[in-house]
Amino acid sequence: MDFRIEHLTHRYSKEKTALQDVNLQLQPGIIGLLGPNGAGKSSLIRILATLTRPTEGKLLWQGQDITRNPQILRSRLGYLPQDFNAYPNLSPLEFLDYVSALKNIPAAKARKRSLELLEALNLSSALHRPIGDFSGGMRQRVGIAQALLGDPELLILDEPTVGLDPEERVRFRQLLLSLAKDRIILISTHIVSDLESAARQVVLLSQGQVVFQNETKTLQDSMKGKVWNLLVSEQDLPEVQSRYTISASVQQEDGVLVRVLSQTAPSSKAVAAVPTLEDAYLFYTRKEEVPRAQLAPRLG
Ligand SMILES: Nc1ncnc2c1ncn2[C@@H]1O[C@H](COP(=O)(O)OP(=O)(O)OP(=O)(O)O)[C@@H](O)[C@H]1O
Repeated sequence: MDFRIEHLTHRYSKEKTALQDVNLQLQPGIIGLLGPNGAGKSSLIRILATLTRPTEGKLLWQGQDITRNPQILRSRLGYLPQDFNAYPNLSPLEFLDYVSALKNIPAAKARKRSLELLEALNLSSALHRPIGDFSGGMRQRVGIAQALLGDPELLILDEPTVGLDPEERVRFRQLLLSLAKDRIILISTHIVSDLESAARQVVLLSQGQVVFQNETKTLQDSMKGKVWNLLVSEQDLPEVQSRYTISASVQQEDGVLVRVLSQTAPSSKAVAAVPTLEDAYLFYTRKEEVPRAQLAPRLG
């Protein structure tokens, strides 16, 4: 199973280029798609889900160009859009029956799979209730279930954990991990920690371009020596915040312990920390840092 994206460019108008020469090679496993607002994630996802035709470039599914013939991929695709909305009058079981029919899944097989999926997504107690009465998290879980119908080889999920509580997130992650062995699962998310233990690979988009595509561990390792813990006084905090990208801060009795992302130690008092995926994400999409020479002497 192999999905290659070659020289993909997408323009909404002459002035608005959403994606610029994107090249990716996607293989089975969970791949996280990260990027700040407006980076081009949804545009990319809609193109990969064959809903939008790119301005330029090739999408090669098992070597075949799906920009010319999207049907090749559609029958193998499961897709959860960012704004998923099911018919409110239908129960989850009725809705999954309907999606199964659209996907040409034989009725007997479809019902069995729908029940399995609704069970895995903790919706067994609400099989016959109208989706219109569901909480946001429950609706999102119906969306995840419909994407998984038909055993897709390519699963594309746009912000799947929005609205899920922490317990539901853990369940969802386990479900994805159990499915990831023999399919490509592309997840776009703002919640970086959702990917930390699950995603094998990370694609980082910024301003329509791929800033990074590699193993999650490689991305994290690339941050070694760039994450620092520094205790600062309340008085110095605004200056540190204005000069550096801060990935976390904790109030302490003797000041504020900040987690600074910087190529070099922000101060002789800074202590190197173990990088997380969130640190890497913030570092590669950060604003430029102010040269150290310009720092106030008391921080040095
Ligand atoms: N239909 C459209 N017409 C014109 N410009 C668009 C359209 N859709 C998106 N854009 C622009 O293209 C760029 C990429 O948008 P896109 O929605 O793909 O980003 P994103 O990374 O998904 O952002 P978010 O996380 O906010 O959803 C943005 O500058 C956006 O304003």
